[in-house]
Amino acid sequence: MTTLDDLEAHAAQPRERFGAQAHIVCDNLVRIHQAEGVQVQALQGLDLLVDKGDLVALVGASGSGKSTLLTILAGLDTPTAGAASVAGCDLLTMKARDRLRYRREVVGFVWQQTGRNLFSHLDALDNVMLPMSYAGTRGAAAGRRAGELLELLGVGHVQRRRPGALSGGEQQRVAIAVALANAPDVLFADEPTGELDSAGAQQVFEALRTANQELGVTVLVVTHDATVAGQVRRTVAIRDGRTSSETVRDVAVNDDGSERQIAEEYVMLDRAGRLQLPGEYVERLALRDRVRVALDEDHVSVWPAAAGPAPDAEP
Ligand SMILES: Nc1ncnc2c1ncn2[C@@H]1O[C@H](COP(=O)(O)OP(=O)(O)OP(=O)(O)O)[C@@H](O)[C@H]1O
Repeated sequence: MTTLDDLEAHAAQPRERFGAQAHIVCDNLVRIHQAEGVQVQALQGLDLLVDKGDLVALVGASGSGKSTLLTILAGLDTPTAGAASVAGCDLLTMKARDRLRYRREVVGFVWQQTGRNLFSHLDALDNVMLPMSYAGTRGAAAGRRAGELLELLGVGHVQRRRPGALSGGEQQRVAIAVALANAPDVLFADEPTGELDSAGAQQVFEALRTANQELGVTVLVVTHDATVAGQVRRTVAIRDGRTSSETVRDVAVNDDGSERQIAEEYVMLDRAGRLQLPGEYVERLALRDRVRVALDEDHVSVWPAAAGPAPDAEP
């Protein structure tokens, strides 16, 4: 007979569909907001897997659900349904105490508004040391680590300046150091370059890349900035509360040994076989209502209803 212990042991096992490598897992995530008696489905069955050590950009129109997703992943909100885990922490079953530890030590967060990331009365070094003190690291060890982090992110020279005496880009790089203070597994950044000019944005993006490459932190960055999205290997697009498509960039080697950048487009296929075509494909071919599809040996073709090759004769 199945005992309660058996069930608990079963529930404690990592779910296979989450994938052994996946560091961020969203499985059919739903979030319904209630506002003045009206229900808004901000997330409508969102699936997302991010591998450990990856740097992924999340893009999508305003209102597509990006902030809702990040708020859930940051442990500040809970989904209405579905499953979500980050670095092995189950965000649905997490108790209040674990949630606090999760926010302090497992994840780091950088917000768009530079003023929300830093305390204005503390200098850069003290801002970075503050979260360390909550986690029990104080004194010389904390000062050394804070200094090293600022140095690594290219803002070592502003250690003793308060946020008011820093440029927007410097503030965001200090904010990244604050987010990395307790060596988190995952760094989330919500439009970190949104308020910056292009030079500042580039420096902040470089700092995110450094955190990813030098410290091995998994990074998920929400951005409207096409330059940022174009520089990461994987860009995931959200549409209407679901992940709709992905672009994976890689380097291919030509016959003459030279290298070229390649970008491959992917769309998400749900459990029922539904897929959402990228918006620009739909527009370009004026696809509407009903489209023609045909199964070839190794791919599926899609045409506007009135186009495509002559139909095969029925046998
Ligand atoms: N607290 C809330 N109460 C009611 N509706 C909400 C709430 N938060 C978000 N929404 C709604 O949920 C949907 C998704 O919002 P969300 O902020 O996640 O989108 P977003 O992609 O981050 O947009 P933006 O790029 O403008 O920040 C929107 O329709 C929004 O109006």
